[in-house]
This record gives sequence, structure tokens and C-alpha cells, in this order.
Amino acid sequence: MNFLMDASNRSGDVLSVSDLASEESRSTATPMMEQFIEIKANNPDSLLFYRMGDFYELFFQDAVEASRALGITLTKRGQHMGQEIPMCGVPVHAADDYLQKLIASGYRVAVCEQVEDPAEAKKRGSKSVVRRDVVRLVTPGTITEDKLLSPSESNYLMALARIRSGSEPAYALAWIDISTGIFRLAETAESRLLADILRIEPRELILPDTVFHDPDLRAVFDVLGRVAVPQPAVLFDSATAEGRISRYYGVGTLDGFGSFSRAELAAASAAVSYVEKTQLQERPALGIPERESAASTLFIDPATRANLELAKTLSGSRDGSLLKSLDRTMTSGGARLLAERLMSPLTDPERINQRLDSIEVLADQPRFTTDVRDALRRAPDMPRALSRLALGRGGPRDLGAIQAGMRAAAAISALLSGAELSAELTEARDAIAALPGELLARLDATLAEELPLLKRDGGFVREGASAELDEMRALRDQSRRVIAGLQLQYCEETGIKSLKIKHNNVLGYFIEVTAGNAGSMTDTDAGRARFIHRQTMANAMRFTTTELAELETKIANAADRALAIELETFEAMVREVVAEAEAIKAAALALATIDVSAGLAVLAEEQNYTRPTVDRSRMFAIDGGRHPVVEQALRRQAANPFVANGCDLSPPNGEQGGAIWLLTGPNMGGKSTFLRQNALIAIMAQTGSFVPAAAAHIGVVDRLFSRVGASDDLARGRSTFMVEMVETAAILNQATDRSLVILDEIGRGTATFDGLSIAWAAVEHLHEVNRCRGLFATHFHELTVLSEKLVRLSNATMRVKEWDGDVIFLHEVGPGAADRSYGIQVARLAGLPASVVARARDVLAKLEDADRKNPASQLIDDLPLFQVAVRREEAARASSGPSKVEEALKALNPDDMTPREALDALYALKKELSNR
Ligand SMILES: Nc1ncnc2c1ncn2[C@@H]1O[C@H](COP(=O)(O)OP(=O)(O)OP(=O)(O)O)[C@@H](O)[C@H]1O
Repeated sequence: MNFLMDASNRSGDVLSVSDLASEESRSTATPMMEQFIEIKANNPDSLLFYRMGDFYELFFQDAVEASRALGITLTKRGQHMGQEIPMCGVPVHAADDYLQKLIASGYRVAVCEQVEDPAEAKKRGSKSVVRRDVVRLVTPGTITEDKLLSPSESNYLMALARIRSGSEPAYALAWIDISTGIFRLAETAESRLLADILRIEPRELILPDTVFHDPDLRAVFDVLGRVAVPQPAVLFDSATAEGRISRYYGVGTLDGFGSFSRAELAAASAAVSYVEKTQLQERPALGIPERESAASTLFIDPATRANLELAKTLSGSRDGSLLKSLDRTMTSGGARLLAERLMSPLTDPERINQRLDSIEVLADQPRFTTDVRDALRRAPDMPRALSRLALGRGGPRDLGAIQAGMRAAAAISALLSGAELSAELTEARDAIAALPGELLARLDATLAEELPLLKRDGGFVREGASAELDEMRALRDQSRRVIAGLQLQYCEETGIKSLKIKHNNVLGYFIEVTAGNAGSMTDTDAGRARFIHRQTMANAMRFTTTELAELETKIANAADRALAIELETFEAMVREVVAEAEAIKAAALALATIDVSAGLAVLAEEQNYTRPTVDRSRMFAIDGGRHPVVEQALRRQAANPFVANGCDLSPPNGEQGGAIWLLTGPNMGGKSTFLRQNALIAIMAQTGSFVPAAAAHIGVVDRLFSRVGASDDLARGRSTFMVEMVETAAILNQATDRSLVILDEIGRGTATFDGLSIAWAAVEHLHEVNRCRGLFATHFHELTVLSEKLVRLSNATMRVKEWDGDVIFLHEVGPGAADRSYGIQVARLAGLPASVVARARDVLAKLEDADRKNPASQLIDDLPLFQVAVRREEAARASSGPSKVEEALKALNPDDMTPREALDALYALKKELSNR
């Protein structure tokens, strides 16, 4: 993501980074330009926000790009090396809005401020020396600005390291949200890599440039686009990883952190180093890295994740997604945790049941749950406030957020103390109870009711918190009263009623009279001695007096001192809060857990969901299942209610593999909805949520695959059919006997017979080889004859009623096969011209007649099953022994041959082959 141009790629007359860094450029630069050039040269990949007064200025190519991206005016500022310097600027107070736009457009920004340089000051023997330096880099994965973060979404920075051992390449992933301190690690296989990255959805993925440029991984990083950022391999060095991580945490060794593989440590240290590289002033308060086992989460392949619209719809909107339909949380932390759980459902029935226990216990106590949710409503986002405080970017309101969060936690703790709880909720209650009460007491005793945004505005320390502060404030306020008294006195003394004492930042306090009245103040010697002239304005004259100046100093001193005390108090409170970071984060996670469980309990009650039975069996028995998103949408539209449908893919008696339903039925009958709803019910159950069904028994699914809906991939030049086949290939190669596979109309994107043959072979493969549980929707009615041969395959159909030539969709699934598609009826409903519909009926009748004479059921008698056919072919190959060509090849030893001999051997082999 190098957005800035180098010398070989310069646009127009704008000097590039390397032009600027040249000898000629440096030797002719002004001191300010010299400083700029040095900083820019160190940050060539970022737009440089160069602080000048109340503005961040951008120069050269940065200015050109920023003005284009932000739609702001480009101006010129002098010349350098004979060329004009393009410039634009953004006001400091509005910088977050501009940063947001730039980050969203894929830029990174280096923020350069004036900083104290104590070392230089010492060298020069002066009190203080300031210079400009980059204080932080704003990149998509390292954002902490509140405005740039979505409250309900995590903001992960992820580092990826390659593991060199084993046959299949493997990877370690480390992901950090510096706005909450969450830090996780996992290992994953190459076949799962993209799925795992998409599950975690990092905003920025850093990886060694060698991996980034590996042609085998091209497809993975093409999908991720600009999220993937190559970094020098040295950042991922596993030999120094442990040292770098322990240095970050300020500990001698990583003992007590848990055990991590070398690759995990490499990824973790790259992530931590990148955080250090971007957050130059302070270290974010990261939690201890937690290890996640890839096998403990349900594998959802990338296409399925997109097609099932888990967090976003196919058009990219959050409305209409499963997450949006299930989210009843009250807090941002709860919303983030729910999203995370839904994106990574579990495979361990014990953990799933722990979550379900929490929902059940809350659903059984609705009054109590309402009280808990009311208390949660008052809990602000503690992790994000804590992160800003730790980074030195917090304000009084962040302390206030910790205080309010701790108060809400105390209220919830009191509510939970006598209640009947699940194991998970008991653990949450204990984490909340472990919050240090003294800290809350200190915050209560220190913070005022109303808190300003910025600490430099003061006024956030409550009265009574510090005797000295109270005294300074009294002095300041008293002096203000004295000024009011003085104004009255001067009015009387001079006889000028309109005389006012005013204040501005340049003059401080001054007396102001109209120009006409000024004469009467200075027409005597005494008057001139008393009222000292300061400034003449167009219509007014300004004066001061010795008393006023003295008072001014006193007020300024008192105000300065008061602010200094407040700032000291602020820093002390921040230190106290940050010292309790671990306890605060644990309590925040506990609150989020309670919020998620209470939200799902409320949802279950509101939508009439039931607790699924989840265990290690191979069952998949759903009674009266509904689609969670479509059901709510129909209710909102006050349309006909959703028709519930059961689905049973459990292994039939005595059978090892899962069952497959072959679903036929008319277009618009509800096949896709039925397929998706069963996948979503499995996901919800394994997330640990109640499900939209009258009853559900699900043996945990290890991998979920779907091929639903047609999607073109024109950007990569693949047709709809090609995409369909690539996705189908992935499913047939990867589904295990614990997997759930949902296939919708495989083979419809090509000629009928090709499509039918592919669908036929795919069903056989799923049944014989994958032995998974599956739903297969198809328009190829010919396939239904397969149920005669495949013991675990049964036919199901979407019921319709025919009435007066029209079809009525009942949306009911029943046993049996549809004998027709009703495509022509649906086409008629859609408004195809009547003549076309009539002609289509004639054609259909002819085709059906031809089919009756030569039905597909004949095939079933003539064709051996998949396994038998494959075995037969293998046997044929084995019995014929090695061919002549194979034997000749075996006899060759390339190391003993000259190039000429090798070429001759090649020709001989080719000839042998063509003779065969
Ligand atoms: N069980 C149901 N209860 C009520 N409405 C339903 C149900 N299932 C589907 N529908 C509605 O019927 C419409 C068609 O459903 P769907 O897209 O699933 O049909 P389909 O059989 O897959 O169609 P096609 O073969 O044309 O893709 C949708 O608008 C959906 O809202």
C-alpha cells in the first residue's frame, strides 16, 4: 500500500519523496523544510499531517492526494528546488473527520506534532527545546479515535506468520484490538486460512512480504485487497519474538503467559512490534494473549459465510443480516461479543451448553433479566475508555466512563448476588465482584457531576476533593467579584457610565471606554497616572491600572494553579485506573457476557425460540424450523406468517453416515429459504443461542459448506458456472462425515445433460465418500430416482396447490418428489406475454413426451454407483500393471545423462506413447 510516488513515478511537477531526500534538495532547504523532509523520508508510506498552529498541513504529493480524497482546496506555499510547493491543510479540531475519510480511502496518516526534546535541551543548556516529530501513525488496524470506531464492531489488527514444518503449509495468526486490549493467537492450515481471516475480519493484516508475494496465496490476498499489508520479514523473526513480547509487557520472561508455538510467538511479536511502530507515545494496555484452537470453532467456508449473510447481506448492508436480527444487546461490548460469537460458532458441546444454560436461566426469570438489562443500559464502553486513558489520549469523560461502568457493575453485582445463575454467569458475577471498590470510591470522591471533553478546560474535579484546589478556585472566583466591584468604582470615579472592564487573551483585563469618553479620563495628571493607556481602537480606548494588573496576576495565578492541580489529579487517577486494567477488562468482558446472554434470552422469548439439544451425536433433527431473518421480515410487513418446516438429516437406523435430502419443487416454492434456515439454525445452536424451531437436536457440525445462489466473479474473469464448480469442488474435497452441506441447484449453469450428470455424480459423492449430512435442492427431477439406490438419501418436496391453472405456494416441505417445476406458471405470474407462455406449454408437452419414452430411471439400472465405478476403474488400472512408458521412465536416471541423451529419451517416450 505505497500510495506515494517515487522518483520514477512522479506525477506532473510535484516533487516525489526521493526527489525531496536528494542531496540537492537537502542542501537548499529552509530549516522548516529540512525538518519536514527528514520526517517525510522516514514515513514514505503515510500522508504526513504536519502540525502548524491550529492546522495540520500537508505538502507536495501528500497535499495533492489529500485534497483530492477530501475535496479540499489545494494552494501553494513558496518554492523548493525551483518548483512550487503544493499545500493543503485541515483544522486540528476537525482532524478526526478528515482522518476517517482518509483511512476509509485506504491511506495511512503520520501525525506530526511539536514535542519537547529534553536531551537536546540539556545539550544546549536551555530550559526547553521543542521540535516536530511523528507522534503516531493512524492505520486502519490501529485506530483508537472514538469517532473512527464503530461501537458494535471490533477493530482488529492481525499479523500472520508462516510455519515451516509439516506437509501442508500452516500459519499462525495473532490479532489485537488496541481499542479494547483483546489479544488472541491461533494456528491454522492453508486450506482454512482465508476462512479464518474472514471469520475474524481484521481491518489490517500484516504479513511477511515473502508470504504476500507467494503465488500460491495470490487468491487469498486478492480477496482481502488492501487489508493485507506486506512488512519486512525481520518483523516476524521467531528467534527474537519472545524477547520482544516480554519487553512490551515489561516482564523478564513469558512464564505464566501460557504455552505458544514458535510461529504463534512470531505472529504475536510482529503484531506487538507494529503496535509500537504506530503508537509512538504510549503503549496500549494489551491483555495477555489468549490462544484459540482452530478446531474449537465451526469452519464456515468463505462463500458460505457470504451467502448466509451472517454479519452483512450480499449487498454489504448490516440490516437484513443474521447478526442484526438476533442482536438485542444493551451495550457496545455486548454487541461486539455477540458478533464475535456468531462469526465463530463452537464445536465443543460442553461450552455450547454452558452458554445455553445462561440463556435458559435468564429466560426463566424475566423480571430479573429486565432489571439486569436496565442496569446494563447505564454501562458505558469501559474497554475503549481504558484504552484511551492508557494511551495518554483520554479525557475526563473517559474517567467518567470507567466510573459509570463500575457503578453499573456494582448494581449488577448486587442484583446477581442472590439470584439463581448458570456456571458461566456465576463466573461473570465473580469477575465483576473482583473490581476494586476503593477505585470507584476514589473516582466518586474526585470527579464532578458534569465533565468537560478536554482536561485542559478544567472543572472536572469535584469540590472538596482537594483543599488547595478549593482555595485557588475561591481566590479566582472572589477576584472576579473584586473586578466587578472595581468596574463600579471606576464608573463612579470617572463619571462614565458605559465604562466596562473586559478581558481578552492579548491584554488580559482592561478598562474600555468609548473614544468620546476617553478624554475625561486622561485630562488631568492624576488621571493620566492612574489610567495607563494600552490600546486605541476605532471607536474605543483601552486602559489599565496598577490595581487591575495586580488583580490580573492574582487571578491568572489562581486559575493556573487550579488547572495544574486538576491536571495532576487527572494523571494520578489515570495511573490508578490503568493499574487496575486487568480487573476492569475482566469485568467488562463479564458485563458483555451477561449482556449477550440476557439479549438472547429476551430474543428467545420475543420470537418463541427453543433451546436446542447439542451433543456429539450425528443427529440433525429439527421440528418446526423457521428462517430467523425472513420470519422477522414477514412479521414486520404484517404479511402471511412464516410456514414452519421440519428437517431430519440424522443417520437412519443402523447407518453410520448422515442423511441427505434431495429437495425438489417449483421455483419460488421456498427451497432456498428452507436450505438457508437449516444452516442458520445449526450456526445459532453452535453459537449457543436458542433457535427458531419447535424442537432441535443437533450433533455438532465441524464444517459448514453451502453453495446457494448464483454469483458471478467477473472481476476475476470467472463465469457463474466456473464459480459454482470451484465452490462445489471445495465442498466435495473437504466435507467430513461431521459436516453439513447445503447445495442449491448444482449444475444449472450449464447445458442440461452436463448439469444433470454433474449433479448426479456430486450427490453420489456426498453420500458415498463424504458421508455428511446434506440438503440438495434441484430442478433436475431425474435425480429423485437416486433414492432407490442410496440408502441415506430421501426425497422431499415443496408443496404447491394448483388452482385454475395457477400455482399457490404453500411453503410446506413434505416427503416425495415434485414431478414438475411449475416454471411456466411462475413465468406467467411474472408477466411473460401470454403468447410466449402458451408456446412454452406446447414445447414442454413435446419434451415431456420424449422423456417418457426414455426415462432417467433407466439410468439407475444401467449405471454402477460412484464408489463401485471408481473402484472398478482403479482395479482395471492395477491389473494391467505398469505400462511400457512407465517402465522406461523408471529406468532413466537424469543425473547420468547428457542434455542430448535426455532429449533423445524424451522423443523415444513420446513416440512410444503415440504408438499405443
Ligand atoms: N416457509 C415459508 N413461509 C413463508 N414464506 C416463505 C417461506 N419460504 C419461502 N418463503 C417466501 O417465498 C419466496 C421464495 O422463496 P425462495 O427464494 O426460498 O424460493 P425458491 O424455491 O428457492 O425459488 P427459486 O427456485 O426461484 O430460487 C420468498 O420471498 C420467501 O420470503
